[in-house]
This record gives sequence, structure tokens and C-alpha cells, in this order.
Amino acid sequence: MLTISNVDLYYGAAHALKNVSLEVKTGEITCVLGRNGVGKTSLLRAIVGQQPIRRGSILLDDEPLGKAAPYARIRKGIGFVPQGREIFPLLTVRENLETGFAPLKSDRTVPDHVYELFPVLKDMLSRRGGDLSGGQQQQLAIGRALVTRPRLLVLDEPTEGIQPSIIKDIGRAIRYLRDEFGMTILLVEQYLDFCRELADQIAILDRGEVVHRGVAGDLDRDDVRRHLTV
Ligand SMILES: Nc1ncnc2c1ncn2[C@@H]1O[C@H](COP(=O)(O)OP(=O)(O)OP(=O)(O)O)[C@@H](O)[C@H]1O
Repeated sequence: MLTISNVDLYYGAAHALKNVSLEVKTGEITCVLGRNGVGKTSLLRAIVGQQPIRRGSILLDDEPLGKAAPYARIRKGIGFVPQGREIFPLLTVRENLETGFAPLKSDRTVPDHVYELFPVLKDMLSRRGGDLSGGQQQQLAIGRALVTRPRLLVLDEPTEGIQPSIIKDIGRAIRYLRDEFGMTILLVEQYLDFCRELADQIAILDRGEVVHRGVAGDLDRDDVRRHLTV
């Protein structure tokens, strides 16, 4: 579904992504693992159009995304859950969900499955986003991305700073989206066990380079784990 080929991304002179290639297959969960500062967020920002690439290409269903703006990529079916969640603290849960409508031309409704996946959002529709726990905010951020009815859902460290029981809920929700809707999922993570339980495919990023690609079962190999230890 998503084909990333030979991508280079710079911040000024800093070379954050080096000749990165990655294939994200339709209906699968692909997890990119890596330590702090290796380029995971940069990769996702390149995919969603928030950061330009200097070389290489990113294709969605064989169509180059080129210089398409973030809103245009959302219309093509890419949903994004950013690192740190980026919830509007003074807006209610309902209003936060509705901000997801902004790039849409039609069908500005919250799909029922958002509330089925995360019933807490329905219970708290009138509560301010800033008054939710970190885990509830993460559920809200995923819900906001789902209102755009994406075919490809991209998540930046969805487990960061979240308690284990909510991590399990989020894992279940991601699996449900793949199994029930055939949604394609790409997530970046530092949390190895979460990826082991969830992913079909993994890639490991180290200092801006993809140093390993394979099936999730490979994660138990010593040579793979070595890339993830400091
Ligand atoms: N806006 C920016 N300007 C300059 N350098 C940046 C910028 N954003 C990121 N970088 C640098 O690019 C490199 C990759 O950063 P990136 O945020 O993509 O890594 P990451 O793997 O997502 O890290 P983390 O797990 O800590 O979020 C780092 O060296 C970082 O300091």
C-alpha cells in the first residue's frame, strides 16, 4: 500500500533519514522500532507531509505523494496520530473529535466504531480534553484520526507515557481495525513487547537508517535485539 524508496530527509545540515526504504503491506500492521532520536518521527512526518524529503519517493497505492500537503494526504486516506497526542486541552472531547473533520469535503460524522472501540470517549463527550488522563487522550487522538476514515493509519509511539491496562486496550483497538476493517497500520515504537504482540512486519531504524526488515517473529533474534539496546 505504501512504498518508501531511498528517502533522505535533512534538518539543515543534519541528515535525519538516510536512504530509507520500506514497504507497508495492505491489511497488515507494520512496526518501526528504534531508540530515541533515530528518525522515527521524521519518517512519519515525511509520510504525512509535515516534513519535505530531499531525495527518494513515497508512493500510496503506486501513486507518488510528491509534495502533496498534509490535508491532501488525509483525503487520500492517510490518518495520523502524532507523538504526544496533540489534544486541544480547552476543547471538549466532542470538539476535539470534530477538529478531525477539517480536511474532509463530506461525511463529517464520527463513525460509530470510534465509540465502540473507546466507550470512554462517549461517556466524556462534554469533558475538556485537558482533563483526560494520558491514556484517554491517546484514545481521543486515535478517535480523531479515525473520523477521517483512513485506509492507512499512522501512529507515533502510541504507548508513550501510558499505563499498561490502557496500552492493552490500544493494542486491541489496533488489531480490531486491521481484522474488522482491513485497515493498514504503520506505527513507530520503542516498546518492544507491544510490537512483538501486535506487528506482522517489523523494521528497525538506527541513526536514520533501516538496519533490519522482517517478520515480527525475528524480534527474538539476538542480532536484531542488538540494534535496540543502547
Ligand atoms: N525540527 C528539527 N530540527 C532539527 N533537528 C531535528 C528536528 N526534528 C528532529 N531533529 C533531529 O533529527 C533526528 C531524528 O529525530 P526524530 O524526532 O525523527 O527521532 P525519533 O526516533 O522520533 O526520536 P524520539 O523517539 O525521541 O521521538 C534527531 O537527531 C533530532 O535531534
